[in-house]
Amino acid sequence: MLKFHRAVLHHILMTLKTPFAASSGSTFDREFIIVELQDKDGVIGWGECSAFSSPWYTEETTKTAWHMLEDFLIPIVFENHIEHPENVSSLFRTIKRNNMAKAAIEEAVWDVYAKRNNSPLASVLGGKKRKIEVGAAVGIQQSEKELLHTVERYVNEGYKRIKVKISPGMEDKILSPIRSHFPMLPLMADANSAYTLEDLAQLKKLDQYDLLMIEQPLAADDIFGHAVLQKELNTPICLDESITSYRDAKQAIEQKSCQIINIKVSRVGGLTEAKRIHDLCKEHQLPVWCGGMLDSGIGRAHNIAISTLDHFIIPGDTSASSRYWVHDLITPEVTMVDGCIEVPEKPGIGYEVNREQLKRFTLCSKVFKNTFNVNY
Ligand SMILES: O=C(O)CCC(=O)c1ccccc1C(=O)O
Ligand SMILES: [Mg+2]
Repeated sequence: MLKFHRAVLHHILMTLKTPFAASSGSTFDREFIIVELQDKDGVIGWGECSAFSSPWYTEETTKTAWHMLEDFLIPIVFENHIEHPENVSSLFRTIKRNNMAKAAIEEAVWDVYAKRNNSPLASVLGGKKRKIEVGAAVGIQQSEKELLHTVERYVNEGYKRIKVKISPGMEDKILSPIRSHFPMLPLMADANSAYTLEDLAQLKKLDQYDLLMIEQPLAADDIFGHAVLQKELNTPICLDESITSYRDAKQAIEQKSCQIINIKVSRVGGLTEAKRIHDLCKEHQLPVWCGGMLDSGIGRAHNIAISTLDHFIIPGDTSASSRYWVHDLITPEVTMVDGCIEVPEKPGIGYEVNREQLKRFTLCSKVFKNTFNVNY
């Protein structure tokens, strides 16, 4: 039985090494929330809320997530005795959506649970891999020279596949030089919902680039449109923004809207739902990979843990800490060798949170004490 005495929300601002641009938004100053949760015996778990400063990727923002955590989710976690972290999402049933806020605190519960069992988070989730294969994501660059230089650097560092952001009208400018310089490179493109079915001719032209997949070409709520599009394309469609739950995944599979799913713990509301989607895709032999959210080391640690499940068969976006940050929030930082990240063996997320770094990047934090049942 898990009983929580104290929670702290840390409002963090970290600056990326270089700005990251997608079709619908650009990030340089990365604002997010870290959730610290402490149980009655002093065991501390960590979670990360991936919502951005503005709602360009999903409808959530740092502010909406803070409101959800402070006014709804922390009280629910305090009020209830939690048997197992798998039960947290059902406690949140009365709160609609707000998946990134939910995921942040659910991750922290899983971390506490794993630490109490003296086991790595990967093991308690059922993951067996000792290392995970990873790729790197490249944002929209200022020039062709910068684009090729960036791709080359990641290829030389050993990343197993490269994903590039594309936007309407820029496809050939981005993909053509990469393909001619790296004919054999495992390459994919992410559109972040920038197209509609009216762009069909343009989208069909992407088939020439021999991409592993095209990620989220159409609107997030257009699972039907993706089914129409997939019939027209040879390139497999991978859904990201469209999949916010097990049910979305089931619909997308049944409607043949995609051939691959990008699972993000934050987008689907936590590790439990991520695992359910993984299991469903495994059953349907639909490959999955773990997406990223320009995460700090805490989010990254959760991504590594979930990626150890056996059906994460495509390298994900969980790159090394140094891909994004001069200094990460965790010790040791996440490193990549030969395109792989070793899964930590320590209990819980397997990395220490560096309190000094955390403090350095904290804009403000708020402590919540459990007053629901002070006697336990
Ligand atoms: O490297 C990463 O962390 C992920 C890069 C990425 O593509 C991304 C980053 C921020 C928000 C959404 C996305 C996405 O996968 O669509
Ligand atoms: Mg994406």
